[in-house]
Amino acid sequence: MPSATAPIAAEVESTSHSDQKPQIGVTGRKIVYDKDGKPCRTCNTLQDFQFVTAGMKPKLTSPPPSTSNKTVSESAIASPVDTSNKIAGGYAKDYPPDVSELGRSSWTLLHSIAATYPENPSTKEQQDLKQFVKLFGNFYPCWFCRDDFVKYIDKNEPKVETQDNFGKWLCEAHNEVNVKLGKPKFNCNLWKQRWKNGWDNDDN
Ligand SMILES: Cc1cc2nc3c(=O)[nH]c(=O)nc-3n(C[C@H](O)[C@H](O)[C@H](O)COP(=O)(O)OP(=O)(O)OC[C@H]3O[C@@H](n4cnc5c(N)ncnc54)[C@H](O)[C@@H]3O)c2cc1C
Repeated sequence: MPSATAPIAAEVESTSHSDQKPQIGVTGRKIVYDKDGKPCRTCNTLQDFQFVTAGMKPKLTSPPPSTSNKTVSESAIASPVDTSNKIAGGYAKDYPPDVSELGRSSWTLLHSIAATYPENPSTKEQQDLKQFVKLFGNFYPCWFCRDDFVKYIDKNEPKVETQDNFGKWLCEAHNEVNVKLGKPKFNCNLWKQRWKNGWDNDDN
């Protein structure tokens, strides 16, 4: 049984996948492929992406037999499999973002921009913000999210006359996606508590 989010991805017409490729992931969501037929990293959850790519390109879990006579230090240098979780500089081996991480980070950026946008912006600031939102939409990395967001902006011009106008417009745009994903709507009268003032502030 597909999860609540599955119908969203199921609406996507994938034009170039073959019948052999998995269509449903381990989360119950439909697997989204890029136009070139490869699984889309930023359109799927990490679990689904790993599920579908593991089937296409098995991961090596131990060094190949040809390295087995090498000393430990030789293997450490030559092995194609790096089992450590760190890279140089101590950074964790984090993965590129999946659809959820990308979404959370993007909404955080957008709502934070609303929270710091001037209460009474100049004409230039209004034009810049409108252009930013449009360009943001055009370059959003998940292509099927992008298609819907661009359509939404076309139909619902960003409201940029005041900070509160923009905060509420953005909240409604976010709610459009929430509804698409089967999530409850956020109360847009509370956008400043969530993204600007916090919940225990007299400014609310
Ligand atoms: C432009 C855009 C389009 C997207 N389209 C898709 C899509 O088509 N399919 C898909 O699967 N995912 C899409 N996403 C990702 C999706 O919206 C979520 O970010 C993702 O599912 C992770 O959800 P989450 O439950 O962590 O919370 P998120 O929806 O990321 O929200 C983060 C936090 O924002 C607050 N919040 C929630 N709703 C609102 C609101 N309306 N106004 C203000 N604050 C709010 C809540 O505190 C919530 O915890 C899109 C993201 C963006 C930025």
